[in-house]
Amino acid sequence: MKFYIATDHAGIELKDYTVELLKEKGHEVIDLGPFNKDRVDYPDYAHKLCLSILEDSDAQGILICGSGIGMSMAANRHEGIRAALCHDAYTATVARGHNDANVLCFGERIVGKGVAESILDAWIAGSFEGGRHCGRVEKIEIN
Ligand SMILES: O=C(CO)[C@H](O)[C@H](O)[C@H](O)COP(=O)(O)O
Repeated sequence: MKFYIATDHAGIELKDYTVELLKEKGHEVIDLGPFNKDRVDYPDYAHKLCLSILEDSDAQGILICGSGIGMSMAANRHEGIRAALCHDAYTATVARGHNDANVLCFGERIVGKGVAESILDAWIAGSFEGGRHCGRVEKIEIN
């Protein structure tokens, strides 16, 4: 799979870990930064990543911040982006299977490396189930 990934200062260690983990698992990863721990504003990176996903719709996005909340709020302002804040493998599985999520959000101050890996594995293994979920996902967009 192809992933774009970005963070703010609060998620940079888990971002760097995630980049290496995904590459080890054979995935393509485009790291949109930041590349040091200077304090930055999460919406700037959320918007940057979402524009990349909307232009490269076969790719998936990963956004990390302290809690994952700010990133998911900012990402979900984009029409066509379905960002899911995930805390475990179950939320990642339903985000993909039921919600056809295209951006995964999680928080470095919430999940450790082991849980992050289980979230990523569930996300990668998951796929949209369609069926009864199709109309619901279409109704998410209000424009
Ligand atoms: O948006 C957030 C909270 O919902 C993110 O977790 C940010 O990373 C967090 O607010 C950053 O906090 P800091 O005290 O400025 O490091």
